[in-house]
Amino acid sequence: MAPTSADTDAGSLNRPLVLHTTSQVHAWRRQQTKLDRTVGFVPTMGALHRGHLELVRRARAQCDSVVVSIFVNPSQFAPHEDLDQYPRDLDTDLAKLSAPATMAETQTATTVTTTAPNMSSQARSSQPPARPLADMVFVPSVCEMYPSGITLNRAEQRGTFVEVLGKSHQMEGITRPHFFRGVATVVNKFFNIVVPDYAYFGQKDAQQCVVVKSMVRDLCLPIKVVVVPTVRDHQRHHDINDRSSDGLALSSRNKYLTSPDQRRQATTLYRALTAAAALYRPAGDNSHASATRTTDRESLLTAARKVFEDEPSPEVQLEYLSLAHPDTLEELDAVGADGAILSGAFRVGQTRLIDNILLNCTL
Ligand SMILES: Nc1ncnc2c1ncn2[C@@H]1O[C@H](COP(=O)(O)OP(=O)(O)OP(=O)(O)O)[C@@H](O)[C@H]1O
Ligand SMILES: CC(C)(CO)[C@@H](O)C(=O)[O-]
Ligand code: BAL
Repeated sequence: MAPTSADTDAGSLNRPLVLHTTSQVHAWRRQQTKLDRTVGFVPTMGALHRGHLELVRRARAQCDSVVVSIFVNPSQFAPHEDLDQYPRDLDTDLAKLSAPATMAETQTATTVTTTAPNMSSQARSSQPPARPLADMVFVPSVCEMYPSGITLNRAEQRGTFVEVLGKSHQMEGITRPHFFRGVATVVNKFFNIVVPDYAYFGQKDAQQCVVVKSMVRDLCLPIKVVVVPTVRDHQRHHDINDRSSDGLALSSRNKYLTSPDQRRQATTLYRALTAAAALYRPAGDNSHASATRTTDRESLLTAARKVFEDEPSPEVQLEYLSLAHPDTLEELDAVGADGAILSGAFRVGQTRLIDNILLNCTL
């Protein structure tokens, strides 16, 4: 569907509309329904990086209208965690979301792409300007999202919360027992406010994807959850032309890494997971069921742990390694027919980072 005057009424063609209240978003959403537009939604906590933008691009390519939320959600932080320090930079985030979507990213521009090379300059100048990556950015206040108020002390919390039992207590839930209740609650609120057709989440937060998918199924929400592969950082070394990746998953918390040493140590978990995954997927072996494949938990996790043991540093602390079923999240003795999530968390100095590799499964 080509952009219409309704877009211009709502804001500007090359800048996203920024809304702050639930009632504004509901009104915007009614307009999308009238225009028969599909809505794609990307929830974020801001400090946007290429990982976030990849989710937005996927939404742009798949949906008529794209919404991004920017909200640092208090209820997913414990009192001792980094809510106050969490990076916040709304102006830069809005600039990134104002970047023009390429033709390929704008599903509505397919016909323009195919005819563009032969167009006269007059015809080209009459083309509508490129649309921004996001059409609407929702930036609510804490009061808007938590009308009953919110304190980080769980015993004192009041109001309505959503819990996905059975999938929130293991893996990340061991260190962050409050976390998935906060995530499920705020994501459910966002789903009620934005009413998206599609919602986009990053594989980096694998357990979060499983929890959100379970919530959508259990609460009968008519939303398709799309999981986007993890985007990794470019290698940091002397050749600035080398854009290859050293594996570090992009994460807003990478901003906390304070020295080149810490940045290098931050790749340890990915290298550990890769070492284990290499035993499961022997090099050059493309067969589905390989006799040389290592599937047992002990061997896989020992290989991963060895990478940490070979590079001891007081700065680096492994928190956990997990080999879990991709749906139940139960710890596995071996990778079975359903595959597994191989994941972990560790600290580099004060910075806590997570990562995962999927073994023969999708989320
Ligand atoms: N490297 C990445 N690749 C793909 N998706 C990502 C990546 N990093 C984050 N996301 C996804 O972006 C969405 C918003 O995440 P969030 O705003 O918490 O960013 P983050 O970088 O994960 O931050 P944090 O450092 O707090 O974990 C989530 O669905 C998350 O999984
Ligand atoms: C999904 C989310 C935006 C909820 O606050 C957050 O957990 C995140 O950014 O991954
Ligand atoms: N991406 C997950 C958000 C958090 O750790 O709080």
